Amino acid sequence: MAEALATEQFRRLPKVLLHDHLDGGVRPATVLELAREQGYAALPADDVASLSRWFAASADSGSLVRYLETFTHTVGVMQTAEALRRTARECVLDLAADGVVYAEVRYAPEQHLEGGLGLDEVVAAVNAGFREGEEVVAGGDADAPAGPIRVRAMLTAMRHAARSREIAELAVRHRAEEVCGFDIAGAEDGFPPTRHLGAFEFLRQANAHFTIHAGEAFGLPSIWEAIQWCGAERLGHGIRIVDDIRLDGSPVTDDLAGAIARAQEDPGAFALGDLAAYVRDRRIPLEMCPSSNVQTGAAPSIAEHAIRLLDALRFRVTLNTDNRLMSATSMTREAELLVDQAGWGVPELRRVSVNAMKSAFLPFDERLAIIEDVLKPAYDG
Ligand SMILES: O=c1[nH]cnc2c1ncn2[C@H]1C[C@H](O)[C@@H](CO)O1
Ligand SMILES: [Zn+2]
Repeated sequence: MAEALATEQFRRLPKVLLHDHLDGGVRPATVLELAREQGYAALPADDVASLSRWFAASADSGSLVRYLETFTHTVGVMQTAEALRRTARECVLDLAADGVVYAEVRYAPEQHLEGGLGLDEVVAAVNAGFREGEEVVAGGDADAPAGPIRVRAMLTAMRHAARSREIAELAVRHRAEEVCGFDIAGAEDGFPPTRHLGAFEFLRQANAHFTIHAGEAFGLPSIWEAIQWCGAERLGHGIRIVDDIRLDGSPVTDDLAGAIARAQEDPGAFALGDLAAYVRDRRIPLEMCPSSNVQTGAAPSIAEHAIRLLDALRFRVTLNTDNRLMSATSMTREAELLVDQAGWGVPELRRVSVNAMKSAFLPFDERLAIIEDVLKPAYDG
């Protein structure tokens, strides 16, 4: 049974976030201010409350492609070094206030060149913003949220475009700084990960880390390609791995609620296909994003979200926000939703936090230190 925890207690629990988009987490007030400063006239609303509502409602379409259209307006105002630096700094402050102790925040540098910046300048501006945010939090002055927090950047290439090799090289060039890895994102159906094999081969040969958005809007073939052709270390979402799990001879997707209930008592009753077994056996981390999945139609509801089934079957599940602006969410809210609507409690929240820290693209000794010195004392103390 879930313990009754107030929002404030969830907020204080140290949380680890592996999947959060910089351009999906801009403060609505900042979008408005940047638009005014820059003369960006295309915003669909002109006050904070209406703009927040517009993002959440427009992203609620049941389609990933339509969900992605809302990013036009955040990306539209993130075309200068100052705007990138500001949004990165505010991102760190917002995550620290949310109780996040370690985060990997991704964005696509190729989408921020319209104001004349080069790719390296985009990365430098975001890195500077992350550093500033970390320093403000560490400084602990009166306005600073509780901390400390560490934030790393992940560089994303857009899967419909053709710049992935260049972005992979950019990620490697900046890995001594804040950049911890690489990803591909954007519309999944019609744009398989194997279109970007050259980038992944380059990264593997450079001993660099990468994850791939796969198994969100497309099923098992996408996950299979991401892992077995491209060599992804983690899966962005990966929720469709449930298509490869059966209960009493039937696909679990026929009755997710029934499967979730059964998994708590009888995990041995489930049969994993070869791919699902590989993902679980190899402990491949799943970067799961419940609210985002409900919005894009990848999951029917929070109560029937496959995160419950996959966690009960001991896949390496992690809990993430994806896009805090479009989903009007936070790590605290995602945790609270799972407790209120899916029967989760502190043991599950502890497990996803430790799983995430084990799966982070940070050196082993640093991961271990956060698990031992920050996570375990807070959850076990
Ligand atoms: O959930 C998602 N799936 C695929 N692509 C996404 C998702 N959320 C954000 N993106 C895209 C839109 C952003 O502009 C881009 C880089 O952050 O990544
Ligand atoms: Zn995402």
